[in-house]
Order: sequence, then C-alpha cells, then structure tokens
Amino acid sequence: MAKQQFEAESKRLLDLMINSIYSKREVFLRELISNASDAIDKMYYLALTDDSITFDQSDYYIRIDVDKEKRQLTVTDTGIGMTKEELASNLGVIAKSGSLAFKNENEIKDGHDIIGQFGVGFYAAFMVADHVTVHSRAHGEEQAYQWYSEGAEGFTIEPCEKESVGTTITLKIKENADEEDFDQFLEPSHLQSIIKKYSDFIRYPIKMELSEQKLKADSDDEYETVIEEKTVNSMVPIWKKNKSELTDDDYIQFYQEKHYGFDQPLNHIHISVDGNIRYQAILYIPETAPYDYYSAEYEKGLELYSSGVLIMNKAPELLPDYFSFVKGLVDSEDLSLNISREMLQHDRQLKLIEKNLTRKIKQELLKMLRNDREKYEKFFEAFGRQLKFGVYNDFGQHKETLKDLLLFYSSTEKKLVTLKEYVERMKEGQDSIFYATGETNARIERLPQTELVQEKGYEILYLTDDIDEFAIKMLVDYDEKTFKSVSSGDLNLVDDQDEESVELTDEEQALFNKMKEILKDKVTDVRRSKRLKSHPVCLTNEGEISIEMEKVLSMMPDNQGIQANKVLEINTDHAIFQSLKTIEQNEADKLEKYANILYNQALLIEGLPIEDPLSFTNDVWEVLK
Ligand SMILES: Nc1ncnc2c1ncn2[C@@H]1O[C@H](COP(=O)(O)OP(=O)(O)OP(=O)(O)O)[C@@H](O)[C@H]1O
Repeated sequence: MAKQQFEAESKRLLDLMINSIYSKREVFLRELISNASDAIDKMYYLALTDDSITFDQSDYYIRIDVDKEKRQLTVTDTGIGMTKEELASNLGVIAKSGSLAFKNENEIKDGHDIIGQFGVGFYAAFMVADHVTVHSRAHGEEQAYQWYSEGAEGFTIEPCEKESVGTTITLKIKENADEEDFDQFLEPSHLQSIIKKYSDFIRYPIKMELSEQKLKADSDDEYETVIEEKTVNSMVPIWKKNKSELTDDDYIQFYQEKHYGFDQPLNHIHISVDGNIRYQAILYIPETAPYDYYSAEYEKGLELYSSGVLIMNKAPELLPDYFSFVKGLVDSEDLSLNISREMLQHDRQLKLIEKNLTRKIKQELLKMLRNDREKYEKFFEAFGRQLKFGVYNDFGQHKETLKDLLLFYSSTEKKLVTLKEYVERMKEGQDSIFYATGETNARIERLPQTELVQEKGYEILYLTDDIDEFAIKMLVDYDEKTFKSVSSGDLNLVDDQDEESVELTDEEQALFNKMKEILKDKVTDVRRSKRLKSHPVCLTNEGEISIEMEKVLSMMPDNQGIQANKVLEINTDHAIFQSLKTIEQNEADKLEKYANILYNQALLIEGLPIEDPLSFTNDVWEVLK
C-alpha cells in the first residue's frame, strides 16, 4: 500500500499546529466531539430534504471509550461518516473543512449550527496521540475505510470492516514524558470533566462508561464498584430554552452548578437576541461581592460559547468595568473565531453585545430599585462602590448611565435615597443638593458644619465612602441642581441675607486678621461663620479639593501632598468668641495659643490628624492652669 504524502506546506502547518495553536492539550477532545456532533448534524440536515432518511434522535450519539492497557482513547459517532475520497481530502488536506463546505452548500440557518469551519481541529489529536486511526463508513455506502497516520509523515487509507454508518477515531495516547502527563487522558473521570467543561451543551448524548461506588444490594454499609454507561453532557443549554419553561430555581441551580458564586444570585436576566448578531445570554447579579472583588486580582468577564461550545472562560470585553460584578454567559453563532477557538478575530461583534448587555443590566437594576427596594439595597451594599467608581472613572464618561443607580443616606429620611428622590423633595427656592462627608453617618450627624443646613430643614446626603465625593464632583449636578458640600465657602441658603446684615466691627475684623496671620501656613482665611449654631469653630474649604478629599488623596501611594484650602470659621455668637476678644485686649501674647488650640480642635472635629499633638496638649494645659 502506497503512502500518500502531505503537501510540504501541510507538513509545516501540522507541526506548527500541533505545537502552537492551542494553549491546552485537553481541547483535542473538544475538537473531536465537535466533529462528531457536526457529523450527526449533517444526518439531520439530510433527513430534512430526503424522505428515505428518518432522523430518530435516539439513534444518534457520541461514545467515548478508554482502554488503559492499550493506551487507547476512542471517539465514536453515528453521524454521516466519510467516503474514501472524503477521508483523503478532509483529513489529508489541512485547513480544508468539509463541514464549512457542507454548511455553505446547504445554507444552514436554524439552531442546528455546524461547528467546524477551519479544517484544523482534527489534527489537535496529535497533541496527545502517537498515531490516530479513523474507521469510517459513509451514509449510503457498504464499504468502510480506515485512515491511519502518525502525524507529519502522511497517512494511509485502506478498506476495512465496519457494521454501521459513522466514524470511530482511535487515538494511541502518548507515554508520559518529562513533565507531561498524558495518562490523564486515559482517566474516565478526567475525560468526563473535560467534556463537562467544553462540550456540555453538545446537542447529542455523549456516552461513557463510568465507575461508581454503590451500596450492595441487601446491604447498608457494603459498597461495590459498578461500571455503568452514562450520558455525561447536559445537552440542552438552559439558555436555549424558553424562559417560560424555566423556574427561578432552575436559574439558581445553574448558577450553582457553574460555580459562579457561593451565594444565591439576587436576580437573573435571560436574553435572546435575533438581530444583526444573534446571541443568547444568561446573566446574574450576585448577592455578595467575592472576597477579592475590590482588588486587582479580580477578573471580570462572562463565559463565551459559540454554538454551544465553550470558547473563553472569561471574556472581559463583554462587560464594562462598572458592571464587572455580573456573572454568566453569552452564546453566539455569529462570532468570528480565530483558528484555535481561544480568541476572536473581531471585537466589533463583542462590542455590540456588550452595549446591549449593559443596557439590559441597567434596566434590570432600575427595575429592582423600583420594585424591590430591600433587594436593591442589598445589591448596593455589595456593589454600590463599584458604581460610584464607574461614575468617576474614564473622566465621567459613564455618569449619565449610572447616576440613577446611586444611593446615599439622607439626613431627613434616615435611609438610603436616590438623587431623583432628593430632587423631588427639594424645598422651594433650594438650588443645591447638600451633602456632608465623614467616616460614618453618626459622625456626620454631629459635624458643626451641618448645623445651619439641618436647622433650616434642608435634606443632606451623607457621604461615607472614600469614593463618594469624587463621584459627586464628577457628576457636577443632577437635574440641573448642583451639588454643594455643607463645608463649602458659600452655602447660599435662602434666608442667609438677614444674618449677613450684621456687620463685624473693626476690632473684630482686626482680631480675625491677627488669627489669620498666626495660622497663615495652615488656613487661607479666618472668618465669621454663618453656619455654626452651637459649636464655636469649624473648618470649611474653598476651591475644588475638600478636606475629605485631601484625606483620601493623602492615603494614596502616589499622593502629591495635595491639600484643601482650609478656612477657620468662628461662631461670633459663641462665648468662646467673647473670650477671644477679651484675651486680645488684656493678654495679647496668649492669642497665638488660643488660635492654635481652636484650629487644632477644628482639625479633630474633621477627623484630621493634629500636626503637633505635643504642643497642642501643652497649649491646652497652659490655658487650663
Ligand atoms: N467524525 C467525523 N465524521 C465525519 N466527518 C468528519 C469527522 N471528523 C472530521 N470530519 C471531516 O473532516 C473535516 C476536517 O475536520 P477538522 O476537525 O480538521 O476541521 P473542521 O471541523 O472542519 O473545522 P475546525 O478546525 O473549525 O474544527 C471536517 O470538516 C469534516 O468534513
């Protein structure tokens, strides 16, 4: 029997392929199973147009057999089979895909989509096998043929016996070498896990003999090893099913089977799109953030399937960063895969899908916010921070998408509220959304700066997260109402005017000037407060950087010593102010101490560190004497 030669290019290509296309050897099984599935699909298509063929689902299956002794792994299918010529051309010419040709000839449109298109998958077998034998009998033929190859050296074809139509591919698995473990491909349980991973949603049963420990008949505690033939794949992907066929429990079970998280998902979204690019998706909004969620280690992404075959475990392009908490999968028949099926050739398709998914996720979150506030708050507790980062990141590009998903604690409602709710409740003439920053709600509640705004009955949003004020500044306004910190220089409250009419005396102004001189490196101004009611002093700021932002920035590794322009405000109705005036008149040398003490107290109220604690305490003792 004469050996036929691979063409020179093919030889090189085979070498290249075997060694470099795939990043994991285990995908060889995915490729062989996909071919088997394609072969059965072809029978299905023939049956559509040929009345002499009946397509009875139960006759069509894929079988995996292992013979450890002989180091043989066999993949059998009851599909269309190959003629002698097809064996030579489909398996002899690399990059020739009989499946692609079939697809084109038959203009295949419906769900039974043929997987093969590049004409290389089969050769992945040589990543794990020393030689491969194919026995195939084509539909409508009596004679079967055997194709045999050891890889790059070429192949032989000769007639053989085969009872039924279909193909059996036998791999002689390589011996273990160096650090390469090939024995794993003779281990049924390992093969089962590979099938589950890549080929779980192949439409035809993949059967295997698996051993299991079972209780012996008539015994409570004695076990025996039983070998049974099992179908190892789930076959019908849940996402291809009709939503009306599925219950919430089905979705939860799938979430758990897929190990998307250890929690129960808060919500699921099942999408089926039949537009320019066709795809199905199941997305989940988890209940709790994974332990590494807010760290650099966390990898976002959705599983990506192409016609039911897993292509990527985590395709990051499918989710924007601000929705990186979403879990789930996308399956599309319309992806341009690269030859290894590990990457995509165009990300335009992914971009389209991402845009659509983002819209759906936002809709779902808004729906949850409207209809199940408690659930939404749970969600926001876990992932609200990410949404706020989303508002701030990318120079505020996504703020319009995200602004209605934000929640902040309200001083008047004593619960989390949306910006829309705040604006709807605003008092007549109120033109700003007030907010105050601090570590906790309780601390903010006691901040001197909030006194006046609270007293006048305005609602204040409490910002307790590092990112909050950055996000608020990025938003600038909501519904044309600007955000205003209760610590900002000009609060512009409706009835401020009355208080402004009381002028400072020249002496009082001179006192403030002196204090400003004493504190010149620390504050940009010392002035009378319009907002303090019961407290003697507080710090406010002028300009874009607030005191809270200064605190956050100072903790960053590359902080550049950015500081807020601080203003020391003094309550001129407070007894302390009277003491200051007396001191200035009678003991002018002590004014420096008093100014410093008041400044340091204002720092403490803000939760800022005192620059020189020792001299502060000395000053206090001095005054207490
Ligand atoms: N089990 C099989 N039954 C029938 N035909 C097969 C079988 N396996 C392979 N073939 C034929 O051999 C061709 C080449 O297979 P190969 O796996 O190399 O490429 P493919 O499946 O067409 O494309 P891809 O590289 O995208 O998987 C197939 O297109 C198909 O015509």
